[in-house]
Amino acid sequence: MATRIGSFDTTQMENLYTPSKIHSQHQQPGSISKVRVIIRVRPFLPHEISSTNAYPISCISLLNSESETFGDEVTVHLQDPETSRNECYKLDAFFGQEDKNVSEIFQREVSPLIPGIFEGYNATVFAYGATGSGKTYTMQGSDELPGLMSLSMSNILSACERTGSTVAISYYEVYLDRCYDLLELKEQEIVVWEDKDGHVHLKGLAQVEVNSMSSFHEIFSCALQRRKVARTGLNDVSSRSHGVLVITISTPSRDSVGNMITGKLNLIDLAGNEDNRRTCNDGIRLQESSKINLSLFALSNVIYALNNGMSRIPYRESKLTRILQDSLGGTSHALMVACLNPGEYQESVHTVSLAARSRHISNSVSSAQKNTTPMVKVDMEAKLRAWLESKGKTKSAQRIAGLRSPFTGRTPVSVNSVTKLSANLHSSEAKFVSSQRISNLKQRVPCVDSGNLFNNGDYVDPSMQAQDLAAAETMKDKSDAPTEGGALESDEPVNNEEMKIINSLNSIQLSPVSKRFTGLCSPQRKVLSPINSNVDTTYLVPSDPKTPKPHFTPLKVENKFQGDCTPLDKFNSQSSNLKSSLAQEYIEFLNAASREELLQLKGIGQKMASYIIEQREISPLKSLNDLEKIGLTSKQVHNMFGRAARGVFE
Ligand SMILES: Nc1ncnc2c1ncn2[C@@H]1O[C@H](COP(=O)(O)OP(=O)(O)OP(=O)(O)O)[C@@H](O)[C@H]1O
Repeated sequence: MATRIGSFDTTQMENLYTPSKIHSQHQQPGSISKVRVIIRVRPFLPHEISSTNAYPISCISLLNSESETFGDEVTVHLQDPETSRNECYKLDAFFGQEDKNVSEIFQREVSPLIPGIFEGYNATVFAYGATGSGKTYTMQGSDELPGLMSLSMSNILSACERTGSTVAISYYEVYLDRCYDLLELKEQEIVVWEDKDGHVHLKGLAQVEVNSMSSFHEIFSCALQRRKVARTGLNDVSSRSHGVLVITISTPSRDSVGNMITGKLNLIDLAGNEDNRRTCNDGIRLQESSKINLSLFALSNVIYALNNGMSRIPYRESKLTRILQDSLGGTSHALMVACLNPGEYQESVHTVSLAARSRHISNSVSSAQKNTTPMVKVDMEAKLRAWLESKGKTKSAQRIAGLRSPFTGRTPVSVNSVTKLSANLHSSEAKFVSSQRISNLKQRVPCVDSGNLFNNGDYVDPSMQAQDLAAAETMKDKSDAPTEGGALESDEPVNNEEMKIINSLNSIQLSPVSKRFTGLCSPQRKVLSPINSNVDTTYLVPSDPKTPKPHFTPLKVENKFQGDCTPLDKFNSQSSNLKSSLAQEYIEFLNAASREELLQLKGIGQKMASYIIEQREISPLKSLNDLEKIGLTSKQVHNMFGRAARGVFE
């Protein structure tokens, strides 16, 4: 791995920007694009030459070199000089060790991808190979010879001058199967998540705008210092992580609305697989190595599954495969640069055989021009206000504005900030849950007496709890401050639809944990508890006085159905309360349960369980509607919940 990127003048690149006719297959909208796989053999290094008596012989050669015309496939021949074992593989192009720099690879293979990025397509270029095979040299380059990252950046900046586009970069590494931002130091790892369209996102990853090569060098060199490298038995400066540079180009579209077209180029310097009998790694180096090897094994499993038309592609086995998801069997153009050390037969066979299999993978490339809105948190408060206002219910809308978070005195807060707080509470809860999960899983009683559902003993109607809390909140507001538009007035009856939304707002404001703080525990919780009660709730009451607690006392209000109402009214009301309470319990369960527990619930299969786990890592589910955000139709949500609810009575 080279330690610094080369300094490279943008003007040198002008004549490289040649939208190529050669790879026209790369640029067809909505078309199938095979992963293109090229071989790059590095030269022997001085110490490799000096360690043998005669000049070492490369184990790699090109068979049909004379007949090679660009665009045709090539046949690569590998021969073990010691045993004479040999193998042949067909690939897309070959760059031999006499090529001292990577500019030819850039010109012929990478630059044709770039015009597509300006049109909203994504592309990924990744260097794959064993440790010491020249991946970092190829991607990152050196002072003297810029790598594909600098060359791409330079080319893109030149093109931006013509198109009026803007460029931003992100740079991160996957170290020990965790993602870390290299542009902005953060305490936490970057969370990888997938939206309902299957697009992978990295939450909170910094993006820095770049407008010249000098600013790129400044930013990138600084970030490179943070990337984990170390000396191993096989490479003096070996990458201990997979490094990913993302160049995002935003181009004004030609439509009248002024939309932007966004395309991304991912340039990935993978860590190399390592034979630890030869690296003599131990301690942390060994740990890094085993994670690197595991992630590359996961990569080979994904490639195997794609090649064999398997229904389940194991992208989730590692962070690396999740990041590459869109490039292998997804919607991105992809170029794999398989790097080889000419003196290593066995590892070259390993690299080339995987490379050869990768080129059968088809991506269905599509432009991101269509408005791809990333999953945004729904501001329920604003939604409700808008809905009420559209119905002419201004006072109710004002009332909603008056419903404030229990965590924040009088200052109105957005639902998002409350959600954040609740997410934090959830994450501490989740940590606890996972530590308790394994031991408690074994003790769990799998079924419950449905009679418990109607146990009137110490029944506290959960929907009434919500109303209690809203009332308590209002009382507090009233006592705290004069009514100022946002305060609750009670001259307009709240209808069922409004109440449902108010309840859902309350369910957002009160996370499961915060409810536990208040000591409220419904019988429904008990009913479902054999499934999710792997946590002794007493443990969850924080002893730390600094832990935020809601500063209100739940009030008991009179049940409005206790007056003149028919038994049918009562039954209907209780049923609807029961339904909303069960839905809330169900959501809480989805947020806290382990995969095994999720699978025990009717209507949840492997795929759904994975979706739910992914989603709640980003933001805990707050209502059944949130399930629609992960790609379920409302009918599916209805059926899933319906099955679970029926399961309670079976
Ligand atoms: N074309 C080349 N010309 C001269 N030296 C090269 C060339 N390609 C690679 N090297 C040298 O080979 C050595 C190993 O290269 P590099 O660090 O890029 O390997 P790597 O595949 O990234 O290894 P790792 O996976 O361990 O990080 C470095 O010293 C590098 O400078």
